[in-house]
Amino acid sequence: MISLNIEKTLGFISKENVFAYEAQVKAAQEALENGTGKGNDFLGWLHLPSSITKEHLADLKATAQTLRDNCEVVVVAGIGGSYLGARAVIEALSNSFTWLQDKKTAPVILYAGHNIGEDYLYELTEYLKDKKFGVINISKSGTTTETALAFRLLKKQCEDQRGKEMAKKVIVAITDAKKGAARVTADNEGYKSFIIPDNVGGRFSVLTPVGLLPIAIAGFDIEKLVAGAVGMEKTCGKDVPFAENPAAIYAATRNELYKNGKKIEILVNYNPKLHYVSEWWKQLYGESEGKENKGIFPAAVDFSTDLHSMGQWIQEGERTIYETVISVEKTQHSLQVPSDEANLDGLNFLAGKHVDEVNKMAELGTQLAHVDGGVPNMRIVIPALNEESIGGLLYFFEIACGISGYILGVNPFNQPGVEAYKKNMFALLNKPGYEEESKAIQARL
Ligand SMILES: O=P(O)(O)OC[C@H]1O[C@](O)(CO)[C@@H](O)[C@@H]1O
Repeated sequence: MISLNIEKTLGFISKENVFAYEAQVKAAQEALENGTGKGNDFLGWLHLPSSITKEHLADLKATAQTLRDNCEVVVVAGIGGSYLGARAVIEALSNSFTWLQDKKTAPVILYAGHNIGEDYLYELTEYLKDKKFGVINISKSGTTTETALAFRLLKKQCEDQRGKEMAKKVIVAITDAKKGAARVTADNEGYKSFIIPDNVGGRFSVLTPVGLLPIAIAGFDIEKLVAGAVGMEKTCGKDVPFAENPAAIYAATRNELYKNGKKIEILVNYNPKLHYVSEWWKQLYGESEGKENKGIFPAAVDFSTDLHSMGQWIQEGERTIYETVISVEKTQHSLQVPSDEANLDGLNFLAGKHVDEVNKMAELGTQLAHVDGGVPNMRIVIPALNEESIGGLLYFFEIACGISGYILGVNPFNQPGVEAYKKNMFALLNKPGYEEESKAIQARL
């Protein structure tokens, strides 16, 4: 269960005005349920958690086991929604130093295909030279340049190092059922493959094999993750009254803040393991709402780290921001501050306290300071960093995003703006079929 508290936004906007969104939220929920809104061919995520079968999870777990048995390292090749969900969950649940531990209980998960860094790819392929590695090639379209380029390198290296037969066993494709180069390659090579449903967009795909397979390979319980999302599907259901539905309140509050000049939402965490949850959230809200010259700009910070960099701006910069804090109620481990006889650092007043007590006071103190500085604050509390909480949190953000996008009046399920850079890049690289664009772009240089 998660809880949402908007009390600390109420000096800036009124509860009355937030609750005035009730009818718009209802209309958005109905449009989602009945498939009558914009982008209605991409609503497969809406009841995805409750439609996942035991057989599907068993199939995923069996494939995960094959890779766990045969690989020291698994490279997840994907970009945007085709890698951020898996990375968000894996990093939230993993030991922070797992790759440095000698005794590993699961393959190390590495990522590629999310940049075009020559040095990154060189260093990755160098590292993999003496490793038994596998690859998950994830691309809904099956044609994304970043991913295809990385996969071309990794496929060759895997076959060269491990032989064609073993490569076939440890390369998995997650892509469209019929279209795209990733599908053709998987079928031709005989790779195990999973389908990304047509009606689930990349940024909403974490609970499809896109997220579930890498998460299972990393050793986490995908049944519990899905159960957490199923719970949230109920908590945020269309028939839950507005005042009790956290997704409805979150969507309404952020739209009201936006209307009042708060153009930037900063997602805040106090746990470095949540960094990639924020990255996933940024894509979810950025691609969904940033269009038609409108939309809240989704930003993120990791506190208290970034209090020592961005903290100044947040406290005293332009007052166009609000914060949404993700607070984790309970830590997984316990560590107390030791007492020190000399007390040269003056920290004996903390002796015996848990580190998290200090963190929680940093959180509370920051919230009060930022509210005093003119920054409205929302607070989302999750019980712990475990599969159930994270599964619930991800679904909460998805459903709230669908509602929020409809309130804003945009199609939250397309991303036409992403094509502009691709067109120019292809023209500059003289991709066949782009002759006219190549000529036109060269004339501009
Ligand atoms: O899974 P694909 O088709 O490779 O796309 C990856 C990402 O690229 C985008 O399509 C943007 O180009 C995102 O929406 C998506 O998550």
